[in-house]
Amino acid sequence: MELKPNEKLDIKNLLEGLENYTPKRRGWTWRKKEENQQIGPFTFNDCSTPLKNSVPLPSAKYFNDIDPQPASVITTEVASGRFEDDIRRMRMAAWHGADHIMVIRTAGQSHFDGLIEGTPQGIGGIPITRKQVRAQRKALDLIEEEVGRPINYHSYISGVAGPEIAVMFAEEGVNGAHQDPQYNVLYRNINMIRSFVDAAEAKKAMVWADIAQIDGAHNANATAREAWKVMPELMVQHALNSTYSVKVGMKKENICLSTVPPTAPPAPCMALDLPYAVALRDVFKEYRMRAQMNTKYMESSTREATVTHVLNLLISKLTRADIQSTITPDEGRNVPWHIYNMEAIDTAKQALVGMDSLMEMIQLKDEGALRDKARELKERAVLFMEEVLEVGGYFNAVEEGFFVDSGYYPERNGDGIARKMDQGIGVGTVFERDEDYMAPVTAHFGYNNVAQYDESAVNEPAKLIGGSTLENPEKIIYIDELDETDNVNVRMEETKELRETSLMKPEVEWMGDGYVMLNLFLPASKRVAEFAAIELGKKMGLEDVEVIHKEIMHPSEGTRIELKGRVAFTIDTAALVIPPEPEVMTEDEVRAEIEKQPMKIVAGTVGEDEHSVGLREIIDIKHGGIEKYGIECHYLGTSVQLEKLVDAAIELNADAILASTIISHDDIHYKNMKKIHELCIEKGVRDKLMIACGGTQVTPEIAVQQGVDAGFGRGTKGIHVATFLVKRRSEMQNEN
Ligand SMILES: Cc1ncc(COP(=O)(O)O)c(/C=N\CC[C@H](N)C(=O)O)c1O
Repeated sequence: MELKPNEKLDIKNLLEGLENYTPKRRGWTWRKKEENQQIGPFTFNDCSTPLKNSVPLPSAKYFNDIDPQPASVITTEVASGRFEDDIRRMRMAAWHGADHIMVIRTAGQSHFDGLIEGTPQGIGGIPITRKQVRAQRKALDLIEEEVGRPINYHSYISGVAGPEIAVMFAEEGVNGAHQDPQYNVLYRNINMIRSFVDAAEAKKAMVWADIAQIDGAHNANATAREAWKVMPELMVQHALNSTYSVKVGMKKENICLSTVPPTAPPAPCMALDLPYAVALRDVFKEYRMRAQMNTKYMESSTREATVTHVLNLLISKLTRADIQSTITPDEGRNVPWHIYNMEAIDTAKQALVGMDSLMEMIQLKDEGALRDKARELKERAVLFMEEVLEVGGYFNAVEEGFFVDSGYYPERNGDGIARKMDQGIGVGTVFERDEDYMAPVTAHFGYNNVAQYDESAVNEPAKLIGGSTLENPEKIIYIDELDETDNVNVRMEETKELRETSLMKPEVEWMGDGYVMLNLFLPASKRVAEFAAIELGKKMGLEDVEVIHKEIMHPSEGTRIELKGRVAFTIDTAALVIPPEPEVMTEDEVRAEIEKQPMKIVAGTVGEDEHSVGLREIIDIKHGGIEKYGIECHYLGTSVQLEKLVDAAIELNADAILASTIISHDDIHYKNMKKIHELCIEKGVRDKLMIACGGTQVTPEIAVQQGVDAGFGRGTKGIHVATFLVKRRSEMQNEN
């Protein structure tokens, strides 16, 4: 199966033969940074290899549609609960520049004490299953071919089933995983001894599969009442998991510290977060940094979240981010939607390429407030670690509630998360291995008396059984489905008509969910606006109408509302009347027509409008304008009065009038078009003159309703206008 950009990914086909799927590769892939890369008209110093297929930023069209790729790996989390629908979002994400797809479940792996099989959706999502991993990794194999860059697939190793999940991930070629025993202990109340013993086992499997690890320190940010107060503790948490991982045998370049700028405006976030970012990178020079955008101080304003995220990206740029994990700006309002995963990825790409070469021009001061603050944070962290040792080590410190205390260490408020060594899920389930303990398995941590059976197998215990599932994937017991009602086949059947016919519904996260979003302003107070908006949605025929964002413009003058609601109907795309894309002639064809029959036009930026750039680009030879085809152009400049433009066309016996207007207040651009059309009629020349009008706010269909012959909007180039002029002229000649 090979993906074609103009064809949807065939999920049904993808699900065929999963029982025989084996991963193409194992291990994590970093981007390749290319110094001095010439991309379009520019040189980039901090970018990586461009993609084969991608969706560039909207403004790329001003720069030959370039789509430079930052050097950091860019992450997006995709886990709506329906993995089959998520595969489409993963493909969109890859085109927008994500090469790290994190599948965080909405239910929480840590609550399950074993592996789940099949493809249940569960209530509120379900932990990852082997079949889902295979389907999504198989899809990503195709998607990475399509975009031309390896994609890392990632999920979480947590809960009492951690080691089993790690082995399954190793078997299935998962490329990255969160693994941090402190997460189990602090946030899932899993017994600390069990958590750390399991973590050694899980990390051993990760080492075998070269899986990159992300730790869980960010959770303290998100959990602490005042996130900036836990900065000293975060360094301690990073140190504990990183050192433990190294001792299990994990290489430091696979150990990614999960670091989140702890604050957000209106706090002075750069003053608080930048010293922390510097301190962390000073202490953990040999490790990787996985920078994640702030998720704690996110409200329902996607704009606000985006600005905070750009400030986070500035910190990544000023310090270091090997992985830049994006957080969708709608996380403050709902489970992420397709469009917001793309927004988050684009925000990271846009900010990072926009800041290319920044550090060639500026540097962080090596004395003063930044360094003093960074040093203070390091000192506090060292003191914290020393006290942990004083009380007898990590387990005792957890018992005493050292962690996630809201005090700024060494201050303590006594509200930390305390756990007891002899309590928690899985307590009492760790046993010392007997003298003759032996397990014939690969990547198994700790005591394993293989020698009692075969000295030569000590470093490969599985040799005793002819290899384990890690060496022999055919030994894996693949289970397709266990639940005959909750599985992907049932779901695909339910949405069959939307997948296999020309019927279509809007969606935000799942095929056929029917949701649309409205963005509106109501001249009323917040409370009145909220209820008025719901009424408005209902009158528009929306179902399950809900206000998802409200923002005061003024306490009484008005409120901004964002609304979501469902449409119950489908659109039949086969029944749509879609006018054909206007065809574009080749440059030679246009040039030949003009040579055969010369053409003269007058042009002007009309009314009170001074914006000349657009029209100049349509005309001037150096921008690929119509002059290059031999068309004689008389440009009258800006703020040209309409009558003057028409009179000039008459005096010069021109073939066409080109008028441009950027300003669209009160629809002045369309009013100008109508006026030009009427003036030509009044002066008796309408049937001799072609009228083409353009501007960034012009919708061609609306322009033509004003009486002119053609309208040109955003993205128009000279060849489009030249094609129109040549074709329209020959039509007019045939009409006369
Ligand atoms: C160390 C660790 N283990 C497991 C899980 C997943 O938690 P359950 O197994 O309970 O679902 C998490 C969760 N947070 C990561 C999401 C964040 N947006 C991130 O990108 O880091 C975690 O941090």
